[in-house]
Amino acid sequence: MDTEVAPAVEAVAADIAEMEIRGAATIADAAADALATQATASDAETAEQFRAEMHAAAGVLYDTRPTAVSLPNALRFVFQSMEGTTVESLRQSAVDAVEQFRDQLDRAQDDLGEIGANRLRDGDTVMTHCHSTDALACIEAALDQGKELSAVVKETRPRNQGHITAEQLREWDVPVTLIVDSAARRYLDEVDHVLVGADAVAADGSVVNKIGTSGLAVSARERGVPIMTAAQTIKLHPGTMTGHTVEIEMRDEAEIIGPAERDEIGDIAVENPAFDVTPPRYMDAIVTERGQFPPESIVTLMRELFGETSARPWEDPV
Ligand SMILES: O=P(O)(O)OC[C@H]1O[C@H](OP(=O)(O)O)[C@H](O)[C@@H]1O
Repeated sequence: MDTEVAPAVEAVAADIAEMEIRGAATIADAAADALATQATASDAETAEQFRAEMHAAAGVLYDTRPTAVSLPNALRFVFQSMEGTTVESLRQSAVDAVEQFRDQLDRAQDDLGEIGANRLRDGDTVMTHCHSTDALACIEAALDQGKELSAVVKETRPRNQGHITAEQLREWDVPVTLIVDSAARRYLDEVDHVLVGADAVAADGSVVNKIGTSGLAVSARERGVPIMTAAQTIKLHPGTMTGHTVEIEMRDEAEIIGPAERDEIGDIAVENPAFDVTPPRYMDAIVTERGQFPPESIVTLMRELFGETSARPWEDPV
């Protein structure tokens, strides 16, 4: 059977893999949109062929990056809503599902922002790690509430995504101090909150986020500074309810060390994990669009939202 994936879908997948498109929520949005593109572009003649093409497209998108669970959750949402026995009905239901998913994504981030903002007080200084649109939504909502904030922004090696956060905060007129990652503990005495995002949240309340988050959380706890994770419910990892673990993406060593430097140093091993796991006892709160949760109780929300699910929805029998 011809399982043609639209070139535009392949292009989105390549952009996700190369991190031209990055950030868990943005990846979910782009993946859902790519499924709509596939549905629209398909010239399948039978319902079976249409489904096969959609599944192939989902597989290409899924294989890009392993950690951000928002990606398979986005694919799952579309497949669970796709219904019909003709190509046209399947196509229409897929396109409608994508539109609904993207609307929900925007709304969830706004609602989450309002809730996270309530934890921030006028005059607070917030320390950030990496670039998270969910975390920034909390700051934006606090600013909209009329609170004045300042920020200490960790550069977040190796890709320096803290620079994106710094730029956004400057656009919002938030005074920013940029620091190297290893300076974080020194500056914790000057901050009122640590605010991070998440790529996945496990059933036990562990937070999987950009490498360096767990060390930051331990230091924050030691300094008595509250730390919260801003994570829409699409970051909740259903597979962890049935014992699966979250795969940590290992990225190219070239992000850390160039070929010339490497030659000079000689024969060494270089490892570049993109994410780490913060145990629930080091996190004060997980803020979702459904409210704020102590990490240990997030599983109740996961059961309510996911019930019985499989890890790879497009491989379900259709
Ligand atoms: O969904 P939002 O909150 O935007 O981002 C969530 C997380 O996604 C990013 O991963 P990467 O930069 O794609 O490796 C960061 O780890 C960030 O905290």
